[in-house]
Parts: sequence; structure tokens; C-alpha cells
Amino acid sequence: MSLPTAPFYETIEALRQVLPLDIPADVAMSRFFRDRPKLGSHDRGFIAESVFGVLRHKRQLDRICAPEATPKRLLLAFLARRGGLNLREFEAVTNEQERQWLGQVKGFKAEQFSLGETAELPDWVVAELAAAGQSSEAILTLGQALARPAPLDLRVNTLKARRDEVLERLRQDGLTVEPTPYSPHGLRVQGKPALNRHPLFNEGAFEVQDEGSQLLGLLLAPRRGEMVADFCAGAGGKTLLLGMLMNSSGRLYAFDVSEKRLANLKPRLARSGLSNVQPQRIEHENDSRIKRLAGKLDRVLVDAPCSGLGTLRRNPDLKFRQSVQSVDELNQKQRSILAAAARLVKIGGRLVYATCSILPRENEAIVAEFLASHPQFELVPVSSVLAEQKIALEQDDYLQLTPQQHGCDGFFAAVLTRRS
Ligand SMILES: C[S@@+](CC[C@H](N)C(=O)[O-])C[C@H]1O[C@@H](n2cnc3c(N)ncnc32)[C@H](O)[C@@H]1O
Repeated sequence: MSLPTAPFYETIEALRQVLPLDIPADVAMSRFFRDRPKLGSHDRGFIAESVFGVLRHKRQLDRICAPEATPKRLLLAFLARRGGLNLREFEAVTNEQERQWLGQVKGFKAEQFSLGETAELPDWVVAELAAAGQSSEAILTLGQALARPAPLDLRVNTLKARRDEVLERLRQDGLTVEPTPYSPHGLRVQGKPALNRHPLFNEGAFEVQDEGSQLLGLLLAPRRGEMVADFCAGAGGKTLLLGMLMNSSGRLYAFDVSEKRLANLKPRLARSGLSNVQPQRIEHENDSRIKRLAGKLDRVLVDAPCSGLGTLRRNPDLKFRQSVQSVDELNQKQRSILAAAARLVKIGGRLVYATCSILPRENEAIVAEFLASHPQFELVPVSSVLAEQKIALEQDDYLQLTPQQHGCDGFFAAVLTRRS
């Protein structure tokens, strides 16, 4: 069977729009599909999977296609090596010369790749992980796990439904669903079903949220009636979980500098049924509007802006959109936001610093520096917090989640307590 021509050429056009990498790939793809409302779901699936597949394997594909990594050659090489197609299937979309080249592409040996290419990670990331003591084998395993597509994780809103009820209902709808291994509120769905039109979603019985992200919220462990802040709330993935853990009582401030992200929180809040959340846009982390809360909050979560390299399964383009310099800038923000958020915590209160990064300098290094300059705070081993929460997950001082070990995105978190 020959490769269907129309979706093949549409994919090349999609790659032309995505590959400049000047905007996030998912934004570029939404625009691409919006401009082509007549595309059928099968073709849309082929195009999206091929574009994201090229991004996931772009380091190796660039090397194979050098010196001419055009969208067409990248796509051909991806389909030949990853799509399991034989040369005859390319007849309708290639000439004789291209098919000869594809023969060489298929024969390209894995030993010819560098560590960064085999791991599908930028060389600067490999260098940072190696400098932090990770072996080549560990870097390879991590990179390859981050290059695989992610499943769809949901968080059940226990204010509206029980996890087993939602599980049963989704199974009745023909979906393959399992409870997540660590989060007591999570479900893992295979494939990519469009659940945002599901009646249970509209009723607020579940939200889409990676299990790792759920665990970060569980580390903050807010209680009913407390005063809590989600300092970098964004569109509220963790806010909604925290509000649920508080049983919609007390007060939960959702701060963020981005009006747009906070606006995306609004419909989610409406579905969730929570009434304890107060979203507030702030100008920056030292905004005078938050100063009045100094020393008053029981718990503060800092889900810091970061490189996002732990989420490469979902956002493979991020590895080409981040750099040593962008992480330098993020490091400055992370230090400053953590210091500002810490001022809100009362004596005896809890502060959680979290990222979805795999880089030690966005994680342990920020926490170590903070502790050195804030002797009033001390580290609470994550192992003890998990034990209190009855979550059977082995960790040491920090929460360090990786796709290869835990099946979720890469996350980091540290729990701190203010003792004086
Ligand atoms: C990792 S994202 C948060 C994701 C969100 N917590 C969730 O679970 O969906 C980091 C957020 O920090 C916000 N941010 C950046 N600079 C900030 C600042 N100075 N103060 C507060 N939030 C900030 C960004 O707008 C972004 O929404």
C-alpha cells in the first residue's frame, strides 16, 4: 500500500509552520488545524502524530538528513525509521533519487549517533546532567523515556465524584483506564480520547492533570479552613487540586502575573464547584498587593516558571526552545519568586518549591541556595511527607519523578517549613 499523498503533503506544510520553533508547537498546530476545518479525524491524527514524532526524534533526524534537513526529508526519514514503512510505500511521494537516499536512511546505524542524539536531548542538557554526576546510561534512559508519547492522566474531583465511579463510567464508554499508581485521585487513560466534551468533564467530576503534578499538590497537604497561596497558579492545575483537598473551605489565593492564564482558570473553577479560591493577577512577585499577607499563610506552593524539560513527552519542542541563557534567566526568577513567596509563610507553616524540570540547577541548587540565606526555614524530607499522606512512593529528601521510573512527567519538589 502506498502512503496517502494528501495527508503527507499537509504534514510537510504543518512542519513548515512548526519548525521555525518561534512559537510553541501546540499553538502552531492549533492554528494549522483551525485553518483546515475540513480535515478528517484520521488525517488530523496522522499529521499531529507525524509532526510531534519528528520533534521527538529531531536530533537523530537532523543528523541523518544533514546537510539538508528540509521538512520533506525529515518527514520521510521519520516515517522510514520510526513508521516501519518499506521503500515501496513511498512511491507516490518520492522520486527515484529520494528512494535511493531513503535506503541509506534505513541503514544508518545507531552507533553513529552521539550521546545527545541517542538520548534526543540537546548537548547542553547532557553536559549539565553529566556535570551533576549522572552517568551516560542514566542520561540515555531519561532522554529516551522523555521522547515517548505520554498517556492521558486525569484527576478526579472528589467533591463531585468518587474515583471508582469515574473509572467505571469511562470503562463503560469503551476507554482503557486504570487508577494511577501513586496519586489517590488519579486515573490513567490509554490513547488520546477527546474527553473535554465528556459529560463528567462538563460536570466537573475530573480534570486533565499529570499524576506527578497531582503529587506536588499532595505534598503541600493543605487542610480545611487554612489560608493557602498557589503563588504561580497559571491556569490552575494545582489550584483546583488544593481547593479540593481543602474541601472548598478556608481561603486559597491563586496568584499569577499572566492575565491570560488566570482567565483560563475561570471556567475550570466554575466546573469544579470550588468557592474558596481567590484568583489575583500580580504585577511581579514583590507586588504590594501581596505584602499584606506577610507571615499570615499556613501553606504556600511555588510551582515556579521553569524550562519545562520534564514535560518533553508532551512538549517535545521545548528542548529546542530553551538554552543555557534562558535557564540562566529562569534561575533568577526562581530565586526571586521563592524568596518573595517565603515571606508569606507564617511560623510553623509550609512552603513547597516545585518545577517540571530535570535540571539540578533549577531544582536542588535553588533550594540549597534558599536554605543557606533563610535559616528560619528547614527542609522536611519528602519521604516523611509521603508516609504521612500514605503514598507508597520511595523518595529521599526531595521528590524527583521521572517517566522511566514513575510513568509520569519529570517533576521536582522540596518541602520546607518555617521554624522561626
Ligand atoms: C509552571 S507554571 C504554573 C503551572 C500551574 N501551577 C499549573 O499547575 O497549571 C509557572 C507560572 O508562573 C507564572 N509566573 C511567572 N513569573 C511569575 C511571578 N513573578 N510571580 C508569579 N507567577 C509568575 C507564569 O505565568 C506561569 O503561569
